Amino acid sequence: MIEIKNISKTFHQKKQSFKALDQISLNIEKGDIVGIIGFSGAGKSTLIRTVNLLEKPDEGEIIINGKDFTRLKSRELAKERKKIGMIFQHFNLLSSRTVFENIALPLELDRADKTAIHKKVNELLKIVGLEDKANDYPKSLSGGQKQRVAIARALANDPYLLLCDEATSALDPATTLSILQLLRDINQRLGITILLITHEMEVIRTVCNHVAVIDKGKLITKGTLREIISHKDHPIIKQFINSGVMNIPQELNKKLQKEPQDGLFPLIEVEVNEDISVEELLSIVYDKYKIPYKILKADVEYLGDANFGKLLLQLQGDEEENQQAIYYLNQNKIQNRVRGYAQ
Ligand SMILES: Nc1ncnc2c1ncn2[C@@H]1O[C@H](COP(=O)(O)OP(=O)(O)OP(=O)(O)O)[C@@H](O)[C@H]1O
Repeated sequence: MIEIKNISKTFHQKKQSFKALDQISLNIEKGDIVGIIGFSGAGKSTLIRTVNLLEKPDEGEIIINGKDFTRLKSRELAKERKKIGMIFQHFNLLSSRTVFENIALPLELDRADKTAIHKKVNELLKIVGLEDKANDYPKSLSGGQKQRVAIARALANDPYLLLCDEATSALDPATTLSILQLLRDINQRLGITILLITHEMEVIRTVCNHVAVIDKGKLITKGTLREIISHKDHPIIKQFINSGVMNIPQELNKKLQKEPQDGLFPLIEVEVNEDISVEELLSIVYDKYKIPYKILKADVEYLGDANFGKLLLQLQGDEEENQQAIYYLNQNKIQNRVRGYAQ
């Protein structure tokens, strides 16, 4: 339905030029929720902005429903663009307008009549759960509510595609989840295809059925999360999978010693993946080496029968047993790191 074909874009600034997109091709099917990930500066925003021609590519084609957007005359492009909604990290609401008036804006620009605007805005307020905020101004809303207004406004012209540029990056985890649920609901109920940029694994895991990874303006890979994870040797994918920093619980962190000492037990962070499951790891520790342990933290994703992520364990055997178990992990190339020692 959306074919991004060999798109390239170079920015020229003074005497310097920078190739932000380099021959990117990507197909997006109707009803997909596709997440684009990559390091900062990889070209994610530029790519998403080429889809509705906010950024005109130097070469390549953007074919949507059979039309090449790069060849449309400006009037026709403006008409087509109305059917593509867009939301941003910082919401971009008009502070002088109420929630109702912000949502009504695209309809007013389209010269819809008052009754139609009322009907549509009230429907949209219901979809995003803000019926009681219609007359409030953006400054009195929370970040999540502002993003709901922005989503409602983006839906005003009944788009078939919604572009989301870091739409949840300014929100706390609970609000992020509620916005993601709203996006999924919109996707399922209204059949809107969604293309989103994110830095967060959680966003991909919660809503996306496909992921595209870009680096230095090039598409590295595209597929389901499971397929992407199988390319885990690629530095971006590796970093992304392990993006959650394993914080040691505060109480324990205060007491943590760098060097081993009598009466202290090692805290080890162990990577689990398709080669070693959580269950196998715990069986090595407990059944093979008979070491009691505590799971201090687990950050594990299950994808089918494979698991990916990290466990933070405290081995509570005697010193020699603990060392043997760690030696076994190292010998068997099970990635681990001793983070310190504590009681
Ligand atoms: N209008 C512009 N003029 C000049 N350079 C630009 C312009 N827009 C983007 N760039 C450059 O193109 C590169 C890609 O930018 P882009 O915003 O697409 O990256 P990104 O992957 O979205 O990054 P981030 O995650 O930090 O938002 C960057 O090096 C950026 O500085």
